[in-house]
Amino acid sequence: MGCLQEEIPPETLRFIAAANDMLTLSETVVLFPRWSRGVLPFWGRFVQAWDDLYDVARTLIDRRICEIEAQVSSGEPAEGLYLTYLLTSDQLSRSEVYTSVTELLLGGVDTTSNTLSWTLYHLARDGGAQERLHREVVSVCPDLQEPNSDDLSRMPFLKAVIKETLRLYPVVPGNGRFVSEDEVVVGNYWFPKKTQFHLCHYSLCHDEDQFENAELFKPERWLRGDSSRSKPTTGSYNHHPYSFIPFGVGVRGCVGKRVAEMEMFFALSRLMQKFEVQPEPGAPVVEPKTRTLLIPGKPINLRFLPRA
Ligand code: HEM
Repeated sequence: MGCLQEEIPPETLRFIAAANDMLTLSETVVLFPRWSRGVLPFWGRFVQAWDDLYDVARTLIDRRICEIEAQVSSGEPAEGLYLTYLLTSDQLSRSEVYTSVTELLLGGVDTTSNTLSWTLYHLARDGGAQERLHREVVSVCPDLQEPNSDDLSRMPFLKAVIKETLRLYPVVPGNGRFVSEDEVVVGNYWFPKKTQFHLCHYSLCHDEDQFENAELFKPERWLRGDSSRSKPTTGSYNHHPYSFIPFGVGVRGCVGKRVAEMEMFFALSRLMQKFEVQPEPGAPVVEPKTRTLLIPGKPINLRFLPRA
């Protein structure tokens, strides 16, 4: 979408602004009943934000449709990736493709970017962890060699750093499930049919019973057999499997999980190859806040010093 160009395209900026408006207003609109839609002004802005998101996605897709049509009319097969597949397989209607791509773009904007911001925030303040990560990356990919997925699978500390960031700041801080058909017993509690459950990732991930020194950034807690783990038999590696599910689980789990992981592993390893990251002088402590997603409460400002 051109975010890495010198000048970010206006449509992309419109998408980012609309995502911000929509996520900010979501917290308010869920509190108000349907009848208030014609009366309260923020509903208009909320709907406008969704319209903008949809519109930008539709413009991108329509552009791709023109390219595909040009390919086909010149006798070439329509070649491309996921979007081309969606458009040419006839399994979804055009409006379903628009909606699906709007959701995917939305899912991809704030999730990985906020997680990477927090990762860099901590690495900039923890020289030991940054040095360890840098050593791992350059030992697997020397001479600025671009990492591929095989290389990434040989970087356990890189994965541990991202996991630890998602534990401290699960960007999707909660997950809902509406259990409509069955009564459920959880622990010793009985819940009737039609109960709305809410799982708070944030509280689970910060639970001292599950993660020792839960408030500390300790990527090594995710490494099996690491000597720096303080409690080898009961450390956080042995936490309850459902106390850390930042991408959710099951059929409605995050569809972007693998894409997100690869994108973050790749971006972080490239950054580590090229830069040392430091906090800006006098940088404040940054606490998280919720804006539907969990995001930094203040801007995270960093210095990127080129590595020799
Ligand atoms: C750090 C990155 C990300 C995290 C932590 C994350 C987390 C989540 C979580 C917790 C859910 C709800 C899962 C559930 O209810 O069990 C979800 C759903 C979803 N995510 Fe992600 N996500 C991330 C990145 C992405 C990316 C990059 C995309 C798109 C490429 C994406 C697309 C989606 C979509 C479309 C859903 C809805 C799935 C459905 O309802 O069936 N996510 N994500």
